[in-house]
Amino acid sequence: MTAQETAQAATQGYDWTAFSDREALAETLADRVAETLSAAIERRGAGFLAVSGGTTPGRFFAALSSRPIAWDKVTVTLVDERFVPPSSPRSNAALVADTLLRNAASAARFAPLYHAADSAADAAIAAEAELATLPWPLDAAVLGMGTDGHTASFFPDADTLPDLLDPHNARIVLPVEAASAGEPRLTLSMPRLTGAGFLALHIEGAEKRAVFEAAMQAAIQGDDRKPIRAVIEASPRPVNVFWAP
Ligand SMILES: O=C(O)[C@H](O)[C@@H](O)[C@H](O)[C@H](O)COP(=O)(O)O
Repeated sequence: MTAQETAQAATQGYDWTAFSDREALAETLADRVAETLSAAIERRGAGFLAVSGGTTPGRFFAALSSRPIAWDKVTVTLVDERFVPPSSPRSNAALVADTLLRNAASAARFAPLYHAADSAADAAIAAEAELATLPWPLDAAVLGMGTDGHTASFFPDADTLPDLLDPHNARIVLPVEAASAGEPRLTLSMPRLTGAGFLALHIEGAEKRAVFEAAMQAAIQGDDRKPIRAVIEASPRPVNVFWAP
């Protein structure tokens, strides 16, 4: 068995799909998310999606924005957010407004994580008040991953990493302070993410593939695991990994 197959056999926590190019990945992931949201709307009258920021999702957002689903019954929120206002070039809310919530998807409701407050901790509490009213569980959540193995805002050097990786954390939104994060962050908690009906990890390039494989093959346990591995191991169903060169 190749190293890759052994890793999957060992964790059984993820399904790996490699695409020939990034456009093919974006179109397939957009189809899967759209189908998942439509099925949720059919089943319970609402669709609930969480997406990540960063530089990877652009093609996926563009493809998803045009999918002809009942977007007026969909709520979109963020997997994580920088503690900055929407006017900031670092804002994930601004990225989503500009690249996902247009075309057909402009009819969706957006629930932000950022709220003006004295601290990320206060903003997390304010965000929870709004998010608590949303139609949990998530029907779909799309994660990214950094080359340090972080996902969402679960940064390896976060002050509160054990809390962030806690699969039973009762919070919905958590503040994150991590030197490597650039600024304080707001993130959905582990159980809110792993509770998603369709949980995907969208990564691109050889370096991120190597980081993912190393994280999944490392013979370590506990909080020394890369955060992406902690998510895979906390998920009650296999995480759908979408990768393109
Ligand atoms: O706020 C963010 O930056 C994201 O939510 C974060 O978790 C992202 O998914 C990774 O950092 C990968 O970022 P890239 O796609 O830019 O590599």
